[in-house]
Amino acid sequence: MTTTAERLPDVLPITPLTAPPVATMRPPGSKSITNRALLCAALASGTSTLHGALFADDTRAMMDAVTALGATVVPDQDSNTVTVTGTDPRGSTGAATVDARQSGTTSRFVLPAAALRPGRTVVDGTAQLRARPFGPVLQALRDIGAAVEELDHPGFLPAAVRGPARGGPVRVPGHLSSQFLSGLLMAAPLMADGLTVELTSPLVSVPYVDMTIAVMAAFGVEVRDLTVPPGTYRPTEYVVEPDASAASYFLAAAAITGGRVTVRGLGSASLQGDVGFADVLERMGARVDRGADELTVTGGGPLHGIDVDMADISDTAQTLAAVAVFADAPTRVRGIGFIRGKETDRIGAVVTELRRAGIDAVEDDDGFTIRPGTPRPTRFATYDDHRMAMSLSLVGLRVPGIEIADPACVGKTYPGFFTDLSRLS
Ligand SMILES: O=C(O)C1=C[C@@H](OP(=O)(O)O)[C@@H](O)[C@H](O)C1
Ligand SMILES: C=C(OP(=O)(O)O)C(=O)O
Repeated sequence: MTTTAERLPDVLPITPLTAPPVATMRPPGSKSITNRALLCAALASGTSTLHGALFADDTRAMMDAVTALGATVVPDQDSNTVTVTGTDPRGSTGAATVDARQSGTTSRFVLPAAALRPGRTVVDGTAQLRARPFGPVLQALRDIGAAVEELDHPGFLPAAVRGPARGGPVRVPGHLSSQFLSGLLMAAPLMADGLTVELTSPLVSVPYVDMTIAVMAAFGVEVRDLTVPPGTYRPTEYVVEPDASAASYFLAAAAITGGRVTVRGLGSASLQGDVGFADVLERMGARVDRGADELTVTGGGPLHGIDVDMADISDTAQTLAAVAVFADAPTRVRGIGFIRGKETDRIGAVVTELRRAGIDAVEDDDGFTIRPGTPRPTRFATYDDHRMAMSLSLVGLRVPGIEIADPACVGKTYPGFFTDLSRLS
């Protein structure tokens, strides 16, 4: 039986490991791939099946969103399978409402797809999502012919869009989030003029755009030089990889406890940039073995502090912050100023919490520096950010007296996280 996040207490004590773990695990399906495949399937004419899909709050949000746009979604959580029968949004004239909940991917991906519809679509989410930036995608949709209403504050949700967005050339900044670009690309084949995107600032989270292009290709649409000609998505049987960001916690656990963890299903051909977190651990001194379909991290020797740019793999920056506590020299993370606009200000939050535990942690504009130390017993606040909860729980594998407040926030992407973590002992 899977323990769901809903059954977690308000505060969860973490039990330190009594021996280095030796474990093999397979994390749940990739959130990012699941949400791309759901959208491409929803825009295809015919029925697609997604195998190994993630069932979590963010992917439920996307399933509900594409349903609101006219697709038929049949989820089967027991088999991690979702069947999606797509529909052509260009014929859809009724009013629709999308609640993207806390999900950046759902909201940023669905807005351009909704702008294909002649009907009006209102997109909204939680207060947390309303605080995140949307200006670039709203402006881009306006520029390619959609009517856009910002219903509260300019540049933020809630927003209403009405199409059809005709496409053509469009300029989008890349420095805040790659999700604006990914969302525009996925809707692009259904635009009358196709789409050519010009980035007006350096792109962060680059591997996620490669992932978008790969998932679109699996559904029969080619992207070249950020140009997408008019075309159609083909329904597909799609196998979703396990989530590499979720894997980072278990690989990190091996590194900081001197154990060995093998993650199955993440091989050298992974579409996810976050498999690169293993390279970061390797630079720190952990041993990494890479197979065609698995990744193993072995700890044991000293972990060294490093200076690393994480702009491509920023969802693992908090994981690294927890690892850095146990290194033999300071760790500096750069290139991630944009993560102040995620579920919370992740730079400020992780620094505040490590300082609460007595660790010398300092933030700067584009990252943070963590000096190794001995954390004291601490109840960590988690800021309704799943990655704060998952990352800080790693400290508790080594240190007694660590508690995680509001552990259920992991339900955003990994409802069974604490059950899987407990399997390390
Ligand atoms: O496209 C995606 O699936 C994602 C892109 C990244 O966001 P940004 O592009 O906003 O950095 C990442 O943090 C997020 O968890 C998932
Ligand atoms: C930033 C994240 O998610 P999103 O932007 O999809 O809400 C995340 O999962 O860490």
